Amino acid sequence: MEIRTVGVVGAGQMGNGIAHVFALAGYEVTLTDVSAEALEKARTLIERNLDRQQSKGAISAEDKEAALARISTTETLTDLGPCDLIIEAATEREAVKTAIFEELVPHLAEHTILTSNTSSISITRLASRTDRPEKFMGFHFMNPVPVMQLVELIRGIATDQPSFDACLAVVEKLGKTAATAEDFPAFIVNRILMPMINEAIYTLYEGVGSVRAIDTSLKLGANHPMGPLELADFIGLDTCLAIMNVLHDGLADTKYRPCPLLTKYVEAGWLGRKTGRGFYDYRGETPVPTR
Ligand SMILES: CC(=O)CC(=O)SCCNC(=O)CCNC(=O)[C@H](O)C(C)(C)COP(=O)(O)OP(=O)(O)OC[C@H]1O[C@@H](n2cnc3c(N)ncnc32)[C@H](O)[C@@H]1OP(=O)(O)O
Ligand SMILES: NC(=O)C1=CN([C@@H]2O[C@H](COP(=O)(O)OP(=O)(O)OC[C@H]3O[C@@H](n4cnc5c(N)ncnc54)[C@H](OP(=O)(O)O)[C@@H]3O)[C@@H](O)[C@H]2O)C=CC1
Repeated sequence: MEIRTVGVVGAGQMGNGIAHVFALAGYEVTLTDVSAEALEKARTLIERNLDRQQSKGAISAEDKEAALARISTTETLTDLGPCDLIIEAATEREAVKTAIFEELVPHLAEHTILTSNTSSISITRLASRTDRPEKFMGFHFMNPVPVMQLVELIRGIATDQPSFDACLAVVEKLGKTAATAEDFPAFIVNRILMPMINEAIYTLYEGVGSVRAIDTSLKLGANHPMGPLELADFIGLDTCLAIMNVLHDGLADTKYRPCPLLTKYVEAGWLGRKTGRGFYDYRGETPVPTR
């Protein structure tokens, strides 16, 4: 089945990037969020990121206008029902995601493939809360979506081959590369990346190095484009903590214990770039380390 219309749930940093790349690839996109403000902010960000691509010569002015015209927004989740493909990209909390699926299910077209951009949560368990576990899978983009080449595709225990093949064809049409992961906590990328970030936070917590020293070490000593603390702020510390908790609970190994300092930052509401403060303070001209 060819996918033409795509619904995106959640207009945060991932949702806006997902809407952006689908619209640029020619899909009709409907973006939804619980807040009208988030939808407005997403549209502004998409326009700014398209401008950035246009100024670099990666796309033309017509491409940009056509992409923007393909994106519609709605605060009514059930408007997404008839879409060929739905990608849920709301907050990394299982209860939030299952509530979305339970509200959506009675309104879905029979052929709709339902997917989640979750970073870590069991696809099989999310699928079991819908009427279509065979047409449900993980469709995991990386941040920033317009820049990162990879999409992880995750089959739940019941996902059928036609749904998987349809999603794989979509990844190819987006010009991205798929990696297939089995449905275990945090899949491939975050199984490896997030313990490294958590270890960087332990390194800070134990006083081995400052924020600046840790990030400089990995940038200049291991050629990472961002230091691990800068990257944690970029991803969102709430999302990092949620992923560590899924690894810790799902694999029952103390090596995945979230660093207490990560928990403290999240408790303070210092979630990184999106709230203006995390391991760096972003409220001034340039980011300032907080430790
Ligand atoms: C948590 C999960 O579940 C999974 C994850 O996503 S884990 C996170 C994965 N992501 C990463 O690891 C990102 C690591 N960081 C990087 O790769 C880089 O720092 C970065 C690409 C984000 C920025 O790169 P940079 O060189 O510092 O900045 P900048 O020069 O502004 O951007 C690089 C390019 O990306 C483009 N770009 C950056 N953000 C963009 C956006 N949101 N939209 C469109 N284009 C964008 C820039 O225009 C620029 O394009 P050119 O190469 O054509 O010049
Ligand atoms: N950040 C990252 O680097 C990556 C994140 N992901 C995954 O993508 C998903 C989204 O993450 P991210 O974009 O960073 O998170 P954000 O916090 O930036 O955005 C989440 C958005 O979802 C909205 N939302 C919450 N509940 C609902 C609901 N019931 N219906 C519709 N929208 C809702 C939030 O609104 P409000 O703010 O009002 O609550 C917010 O606008 C998560 O599953 C995350 O794990 C995947 C890859 C990378």
